[in-house]
Amino acid sequence: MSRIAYFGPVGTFTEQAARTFTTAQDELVAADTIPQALNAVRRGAADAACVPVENSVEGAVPATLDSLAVGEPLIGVAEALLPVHFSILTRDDVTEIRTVASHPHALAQVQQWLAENLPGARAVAAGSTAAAAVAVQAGEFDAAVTAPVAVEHYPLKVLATGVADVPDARTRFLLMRKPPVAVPEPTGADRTSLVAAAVNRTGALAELLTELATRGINLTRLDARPNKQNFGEYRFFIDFEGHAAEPRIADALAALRRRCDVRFLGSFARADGVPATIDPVARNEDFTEAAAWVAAVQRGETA
Ligand SMILES: O=C(O)C(=O)C[C@]1(C(=O)O)C=C[C@@H](O)C=C1
Repeated sequence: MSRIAYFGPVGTFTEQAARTFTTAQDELVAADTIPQALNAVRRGAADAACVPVENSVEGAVPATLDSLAVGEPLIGVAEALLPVHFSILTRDDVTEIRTVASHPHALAQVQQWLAENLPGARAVAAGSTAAAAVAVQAGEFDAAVTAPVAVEHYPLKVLATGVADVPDARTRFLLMRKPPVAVPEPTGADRTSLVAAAVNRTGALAELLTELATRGINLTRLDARPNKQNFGEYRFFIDFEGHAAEPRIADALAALRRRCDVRFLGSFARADGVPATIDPVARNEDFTEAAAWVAAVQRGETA
């Protein structure tokens, strides 16, 4: 049995994502914030944490990036991808909706719908979509923008369902564990994630990206977050196709590591199953053959 911490309370999208990683024996533990879910793993109160990392409309989830970049390192071992459309929940006694609460990422994904359907309502940030439902129940706000599942947990009235400015929106979630972890086996459709603290000088980011480009490695995400110490200095969150167990990816990781501080955030199967793009001149067998040739040269066996 494992204890899986998740960004809660019960009824968030993250809880739905966490369920995709668990079996009936596992225990799900709600945390109020993303750092709290990750810290539960760091201090050994949970075996893993499920957190949102990236939304197809609003981009990266800053709290997740910032909490993974510092503190005791955690490694991603699995990802989940959920379709995101919302329900609008209210109380029976509410006659006029003046305030609508939700997680900022959720509010950003329904701003057009709110402007058209509840033009008089003020949007208010809440800790999460389910925390907004709790606050509506407590009488703090008139309505909440929630995951469809929230109505099963909170005794609220459904005002609207299927709310989404962008149909087909999706959020990606990670399951993070504390090292040492069993790195999942490569599948051919994997993603590797890391944080690079590029040094502050001309061309430093371009050099990091060139290390990936020359090995034919396709990026899937690039985000910058301030390092919070020196104004203007950033950490780069880089996701790319491939797995650390592959020679071409291992070679790229070593090259990045030579250039700056790198924190590995995991190699795991992509939830969408999209196979990695392979450059015809940078296949794994090309790296293996080249390394074998260098070894033979070093032994004086070949020229
Ligand atoms: O508040 C929730 O329900 C969450 O799981 C967080 C979160 C996010 O951080 O993006 C997850 C999915 C949706 O995009 C909206 C909110």
